[in-house]
Amino acid sequence: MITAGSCYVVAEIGINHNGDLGKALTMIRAAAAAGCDAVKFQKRTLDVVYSAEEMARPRENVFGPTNGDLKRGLEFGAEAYDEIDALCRELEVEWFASPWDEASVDFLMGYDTPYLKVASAMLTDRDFLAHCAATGRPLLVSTGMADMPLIEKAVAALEGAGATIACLYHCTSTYPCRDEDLNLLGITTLKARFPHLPIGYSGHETDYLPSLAAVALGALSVERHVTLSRADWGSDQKASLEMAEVAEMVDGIRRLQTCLGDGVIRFLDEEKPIAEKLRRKVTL
Ligand SMILES: C=C(OP(=O)(O)O)C(=O)O
Repeated sequence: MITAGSCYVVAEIGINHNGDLGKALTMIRAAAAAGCDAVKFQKRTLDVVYSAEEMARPRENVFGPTNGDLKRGLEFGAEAYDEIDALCRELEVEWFASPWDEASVDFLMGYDTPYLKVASAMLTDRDFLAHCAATGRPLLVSTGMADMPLIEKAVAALEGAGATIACLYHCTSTYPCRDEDLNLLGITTLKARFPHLPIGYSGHETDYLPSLAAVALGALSVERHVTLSRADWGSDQKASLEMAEVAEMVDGIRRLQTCLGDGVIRFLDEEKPIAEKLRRKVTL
């Protein structure tokens, strides 16, 4: 769960499993071993999300000659999600997904997951936002490809429809994202503008330093694309962290949170002998 105490780290497997359930299960195990709190997938109803023309477009790929072959090859159905659900329960790692259409929302509601994720791409679809809100499931909402007025409208639409926003993620939707486009101080801006909402960070850069900085700025959740190898084929692989890096990032986040403390200025018991040794006069 997303709380002030500990950063909720989400390993976004997304479509980096390349349609291979065995690979997805290996990725879940690796993400759990790395200390992630949750793994995440993406769910699409292909004939709703893509037009017939987009599906028929020639695009040579491992599954066949068209874009549709690729999209079908990457999509998991109920049998695969049943296995994902079972493994996550066994490993005690949470899982959820971003639905990209209403039917996928309904599909995901068949599983007892803690959240639905609203991807940046879905932020402008009022009916979709209302459909997510109507589920009653807490929502994690990303804000890539949006300026503040759009984010304000989306938050108002969601809250007006009764949604619980469990986290609002600062995000830049470029893959991989350049340092100069990250604008991490946007986290500070979102915290000030939406003081009632937990603010997080969904990143697409090639390393994890910006994710640590996001936590230092107060991000209560970090979502990062993960992969078994950045050299794998697929559009998101290059904007992903490999599993050893995920483990380093999680260790870094945990340590950083310990270092950040609670902000209360104290005179520690451990400092007292030092004060006795170093302070010449106590006349205040
Ligand atoms: C694309 C997604 O997320 P984001 O907008 O945070 O990158 C997603 O969750 O599917």
